Amino acid sequence: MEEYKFLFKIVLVGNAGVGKTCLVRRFTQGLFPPGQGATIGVDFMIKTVEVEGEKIKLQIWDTAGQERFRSITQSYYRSAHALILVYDISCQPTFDCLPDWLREIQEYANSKVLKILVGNKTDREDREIPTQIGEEFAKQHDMYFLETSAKEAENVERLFYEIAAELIGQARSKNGSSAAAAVAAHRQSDGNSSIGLGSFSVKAAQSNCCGGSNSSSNNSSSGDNNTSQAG
Ligand SMILES: Nc1nc2c(ncn2[C@@H]2O[C@H](COP(=O)(O)OP(=O)(O)OP(=O)(O)O)[C@@H](O)[C@H]2O)c(=O)[nH]1
Repeated sequence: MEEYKFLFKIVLVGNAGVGKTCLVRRFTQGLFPPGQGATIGVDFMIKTVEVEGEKIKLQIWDTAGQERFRSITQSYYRSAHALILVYDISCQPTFDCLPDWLREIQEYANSKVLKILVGNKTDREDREIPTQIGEEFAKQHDMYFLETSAKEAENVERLFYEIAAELIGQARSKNGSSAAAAVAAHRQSDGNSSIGLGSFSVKAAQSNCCGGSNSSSNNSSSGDNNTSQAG
């Protein structure tokens, strides 16, 4: 049986086509998958990483961006330790929808959830949202901020390792241990990680950037899984 010190649940949300699935696949499998269709319902992957000498299991939930899956995806927010809100830096409407996503998060997630704003697709040359605008939005809404490229593997490891380090810090300070751990440096090494895959849903049809209304029926499981911090 695999041993680990902490189990953290991380949920990705954001408009259809911003690259949530690609970010998760890049991190868990080290690849940029070709021809991804839209996520139906919710998908999850597990990756065990080592941070500060501790084995950490990350349970990463990739939610469908399409509106019609919203009632399913909302039910996954509640037990999240961290929520990654993703937009596409080359697609203004995905940024304009952020306030709507924040309202959802406020309504359905734990008020103490760690929130990270991610501007994905930095490899694209047709940028519409300057870095500074993303940064300011994140600051205003008490979120961490990072720009990534799932395609070029830019900042993807960093994103998840920083989240893990921050959550370890929170867990330790909650348990009365050193709060200093909260600011522990992230590690970008992927040396001892292992990958597991569990899928409650599939990718189907084609997804497009701003919104998209494609793909077929939902075959996802229902909401609330009971993850907790061990350790
Ligand atoms: N150029 C570029 N394209 C990307 C990047 N990440 C994802 N894409 C492309 O964006 C499209 C959508 O990616 P997905 O990962 O399926 O998007 P999603 O947010 O999971 O979409 P839904 O499942 O519908 O919510 C695909 O064509 C990807 O190849 C990136 O970093 N750079």
